[in-house]
Amino acid sequence: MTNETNVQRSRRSDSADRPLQTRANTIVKSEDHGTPLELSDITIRYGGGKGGAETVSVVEGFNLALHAGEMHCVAGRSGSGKTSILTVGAGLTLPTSGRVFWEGASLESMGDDEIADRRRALIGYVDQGGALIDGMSALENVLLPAVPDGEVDQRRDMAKDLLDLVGLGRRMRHRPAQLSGGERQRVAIARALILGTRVLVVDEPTASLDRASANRIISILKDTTSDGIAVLVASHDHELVRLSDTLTELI
Ligand SMILES: Nc1ncnc2c1ncn2[C@@H]1O[C@H](COP(=O)(O)OP(=O)(O)OP(=O)(O)O)[C@@H](O)[C@H]1O
Repeated sequence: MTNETNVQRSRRSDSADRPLQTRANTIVKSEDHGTPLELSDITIRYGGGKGGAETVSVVEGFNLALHAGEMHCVAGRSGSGKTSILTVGAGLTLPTSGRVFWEGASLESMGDDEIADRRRALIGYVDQGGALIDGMSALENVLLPAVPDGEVDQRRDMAKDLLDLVGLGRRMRHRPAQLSGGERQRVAIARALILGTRVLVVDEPTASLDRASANRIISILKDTTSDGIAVLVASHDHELVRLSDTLTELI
């Protein structure tokens, strides 16, 4: 990890003639667990289908090699494509072109089931707002991803540890409505880590939080990287931008 912030400026562009300046990022196509997530020459466009919607070019030629123990921030104004990049990296949507690698393996070569299985093992995703299930306690929300594999009991101690880690050890029985916005966001982060995540993808985790709550979230994300987890975060929070190890500014 380095204190230096590397800046890659990726351009939102409708033309292919604008050069990209990228930090030195070699696309490793072998098994490389030190680089759990790589995005290579990603283009994302929307529309242009049968509905007649005009094509919108959101991201052109985006590259990223996300290393274990590193926090990379994708910054940029609203609508610049931050969420689009996160969902592509998490394998939730497909790019228009380009390749996504998880631990060196290209998603192109995988079927939907394999992508879903690998995502569960590799990636924890916290969407904008970190939505929780209202009728469940904080602890039950954190354990939710363990339900499909019948691992709730095995993961219960880990869920409690994670809630401790995010400072909510005394709020485990609280329902989302009884928690503040920052606390709900912390529960969502704990939930994203419950399956032993190696890549944490977080969309605008500090939006609409006061400075103190936002700083607490940032420090949790930094602590996560010190456990060797790679964090990919979308944000225009200047503190998060400042404290990220590497940065992409979408313009
Ligand atoms: N499924 C979709 N179909 C059509 N257009 C889309 C779709 N998803 C996103 N867009 C458009 O792509 C652009 C980028 O959206 P995206 O959500 O990635 O931006 P963002 O930087 O995360 O924005 P914000 O900070 O407001 O969340 C926007 O103009 C949006 O309207």
